[in-house]
Amino acid sequence: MNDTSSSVKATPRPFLGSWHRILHGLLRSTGQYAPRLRRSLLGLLFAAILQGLALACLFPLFDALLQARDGAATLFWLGALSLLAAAAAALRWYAQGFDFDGDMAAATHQLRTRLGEQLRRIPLEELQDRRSGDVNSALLGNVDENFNYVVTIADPLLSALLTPLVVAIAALLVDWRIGLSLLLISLAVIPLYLRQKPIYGAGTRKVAQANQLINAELVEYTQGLQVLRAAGREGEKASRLQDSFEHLRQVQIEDVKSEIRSSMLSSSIIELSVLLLVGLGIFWSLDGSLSLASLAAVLVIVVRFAEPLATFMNYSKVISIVEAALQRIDALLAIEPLPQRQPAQSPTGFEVRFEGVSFQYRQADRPALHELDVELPGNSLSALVGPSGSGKTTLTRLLMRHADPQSGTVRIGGVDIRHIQPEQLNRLISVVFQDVYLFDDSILANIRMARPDASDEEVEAAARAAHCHDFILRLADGYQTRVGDIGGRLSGGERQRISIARAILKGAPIVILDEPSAALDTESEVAVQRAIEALVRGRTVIVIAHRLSTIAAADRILVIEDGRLAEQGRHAELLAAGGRYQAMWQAQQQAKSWHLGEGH
Ligand SMILES: Nc1ncnc2c1ncn2[C@@H]1O[C@H](COP(=O)(O)OP(=O)(O)OP(=O)(O)O)[C@@H](O)[C@H]1O
Repeated sequence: MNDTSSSVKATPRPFLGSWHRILHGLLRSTGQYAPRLRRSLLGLLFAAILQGLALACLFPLFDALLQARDGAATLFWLGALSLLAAAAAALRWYAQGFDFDGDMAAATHQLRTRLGEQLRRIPLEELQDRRSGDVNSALLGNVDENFNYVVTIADPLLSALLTPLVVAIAALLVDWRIGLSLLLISLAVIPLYLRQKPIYGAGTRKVAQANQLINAELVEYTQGLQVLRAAGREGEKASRLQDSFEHLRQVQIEDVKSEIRSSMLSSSIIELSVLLLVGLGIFWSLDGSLSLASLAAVLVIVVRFAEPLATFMNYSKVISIVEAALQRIDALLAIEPLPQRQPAQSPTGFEVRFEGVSFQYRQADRPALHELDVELPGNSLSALVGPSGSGKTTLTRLLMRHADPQSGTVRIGGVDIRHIQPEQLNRLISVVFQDVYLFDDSILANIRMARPDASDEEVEAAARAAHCHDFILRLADGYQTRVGDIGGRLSGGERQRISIARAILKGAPIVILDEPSAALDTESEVAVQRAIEALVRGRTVIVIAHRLSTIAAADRILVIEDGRLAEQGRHAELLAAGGRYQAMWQAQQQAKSWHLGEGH
């Protein structure tokens, strides 16, 4: 299931089947708290039944009071009614304990933790296929939606469904006509609910789509604002954004209209049936076939009936939200991690080999890598170069095992990486990304995240090696400076060096370095270059190189083109060969000289 939003479709399903699935989904996702939730829901179920029995006591109570004028019987039925009502209230208190006692919060926390673990286990390619919004809402929003609403909505739902049913059955004993009418009214909610559910589902889906569109437009607009302003063209994009706002407004109006129409219709049908029953009751009472006492009981009961039945309809919207949330969570939990081959093996050497590796992304129409054979010797720097889209990033992703190739083998130190345990593979490889993400924490913590047990001294040593120490000391609070306070003021080169410090601290024997494609200023460039030299010593380093000047010193240069290895060798050898590399080199030198020329 790639498009999780499609799973939100509220296709009409049998009434009990759909509820049964929601209940199972909930119990599954509450894990060890499931028994408590089950007891809470059972408590609510019995509370609704007891409430119905309490109401049914009105028939004999009114009979004893108005018809027989029997004080002892009146007292007896009053006592019975009170006891039943009190027991129902006590059960409700018990059920709400799921919220009050912190079980709900604990269950939410536990599920979130499970989802977090799952995020770490599932192949990263799966995550990239999913929009991050879906993952976020499964992880944050939906978890709360599940549990916050469960006990809160189960109470009125069960009361609306069961209480009338119990009263109706009891009424059958008093007067079959009244009993049957009550039974029909209480069962009428089921077809009304089934009719309304898809309407709510469709509306919710349309609003969600319109919101998603706005989010995407907003991101694009704010990111491009600088360029647009410079070109004096911010108005054009703004009008597109305005159009999306307008679209959302229309969709929301339609959604509300169709919902209100549908829920008004349902509640009107219920209210009218209740009025009809009152009319019939009065009629039967006038012709002498129904006692006044029973009529009085019916009048009190239907007042208690009508409202919960009508509001039941409004809860069908919440039910579809909970159902969609459960489906998203289930879909995320159902993703299998990549299979671990047995026996587990640990490499001793750190050279990397791709043997006949072919790989195609699931959504692509052609392979990203074709039977690639590549060897990256240990303790050396290999540079991957090639046009955009040639497969350089894909190659490094396969090495990190974000996905498995369809054919061929990736080996580290001769060991097929499918035999290496995920935690160990993670320890073997450091990645220095082009866009360095810094967390809103101190600089110290940002470097230490590579190895949480590292001492302050070790962090500082790594920072020194990565040529970060001096600029960190110039910050107001040195290593304790919070990134959030200075985020925008760190240059690209400084961020890159922090990322290199992380990699040095982690000490993994293999390093993947995605070189920044944007040019740094000369001073920064030199500092980053020195930091890289410190990182490279004694490791297997793979650089995705965008600017050839930085890789002239590489031990091996691999020219990747269209998912194949086009050329390989040292800089001088490749230049002499006069092939693709030489052409790329010349093009870049030319661009550089134009650039310099502009400066004059
Ligand atoms: N998640 C994905 N789903 C489908 N196709 C993808 C995905 N990621 C990359 N591709 C495709 O795979 C091919 C190789 O992409 P890759 O990112 O490995 O190239 P690259 O050489 O690293 O490019 P660049 O230098 O621009 O980063 C491209 O055709 C790209 O469009």
